[in-house]
Amino acid sequence: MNIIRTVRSVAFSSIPNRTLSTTRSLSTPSAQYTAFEVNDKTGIATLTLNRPPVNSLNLELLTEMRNCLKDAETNKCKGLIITSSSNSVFTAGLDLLEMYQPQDERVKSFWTALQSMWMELYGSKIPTAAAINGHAPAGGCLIATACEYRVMLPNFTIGLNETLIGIVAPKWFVSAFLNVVPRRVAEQAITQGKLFTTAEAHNVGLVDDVVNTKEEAIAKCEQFIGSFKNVNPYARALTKQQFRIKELQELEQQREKDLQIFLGLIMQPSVQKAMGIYLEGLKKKSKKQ
Ligand SMILES: CC/C=C\C/C=C\C/C=C\C=C\CC(=O)SCCNC(=O)CCNC(=O)[C@H](O)C(C)(C)COP(=O)(O)OP(=O)(O)OC[C@H]1O[C@@H](n2cnc3c(N)ncnc32)[C@H](O)[C@@H]1OP(=O)(O)O
Repeated sequence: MNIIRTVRSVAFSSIPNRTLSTTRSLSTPSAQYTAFEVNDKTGIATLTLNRPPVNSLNLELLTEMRNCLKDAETNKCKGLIITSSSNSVFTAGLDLLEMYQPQDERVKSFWTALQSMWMELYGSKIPTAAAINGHAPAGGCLIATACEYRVMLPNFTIGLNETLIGIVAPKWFVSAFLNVVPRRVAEQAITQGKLFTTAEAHNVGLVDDVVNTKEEAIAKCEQFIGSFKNVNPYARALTKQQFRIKELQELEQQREKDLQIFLGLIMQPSVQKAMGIYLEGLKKKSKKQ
């Protein structure tokens, strides 16, 4: 891949207890919806989702996320932090426009890219952390739970709300959720399509910490990644794999079937109708604001 390396100085003087550092921006020429930077001092990469207004995950954004993750691993970064450029939305989840009245080839590529992105993030060799600085419904929650650590800002929401849109959260969405939330809580929440407030999410273990600012969230993620500094990275990666291999193998072996189930479900007229009504509701709400 053709990676452009630029060196960009970032003054951290406004952040207490932090020495001046630099970040390298590694970005592919086509990067449109993401910013990817590596802190030269810590070796930690930050992937910032930047697809206004709500970072909904379309094919291009998913592809860029995969490229960033690959860059972080190839460059032997100490870890990866995922966050958002928005002040109110981490990501609104999958771009509903990719699934509403979709084109055949595009929707297949879209779902296949989502499967790949999830497997690469969930199975990543390097430590991963989510600085959730906004709402994280559905696919947003999927990204957060694929990471090893989550910190969230107050008064936002997170969860798997698919049933409220008339769709079903696939098994692999649920499996990562089950890593952090007790089974009974998960079953009730996901069948109800419940979105947890930050405080509720913290209470059930869906997020590990709550802080007030994005800077504090990034610092917490850095702290988590830094906690592995005395751990052999190879031993760490293999140990992580032991915890995650089952879900990864399950999806890898069922990829085509999972795609066909997805297509079968979203192409049902009743599902298309429900999605259309949901989208209309979002648009009406957005116009009122
Ligand atoms: C056995 C099973 C096997 C297989 C499974 C089969 C199928 C599974 C299929 C799919 C799984 C999907 C998972 C998903 O991720 S679906 C997406 C779910 N996301 C949501 O429900 C979130 C919807 N959005 C919101 O609630 C809000 O936008 C918000 C809280 C995130 C932010 O609120 P704001 O007030 O800041 O912003 P808005 O005014 O609401 O929105 C601005 C703008 O953006 C549009 N928009 C919002 N979300 C989406 C989205 N997810 N996709 C596309 N577009 C979105 C919204 O309509 C507004 O547009 P306009 O400016 O009016 O044009």
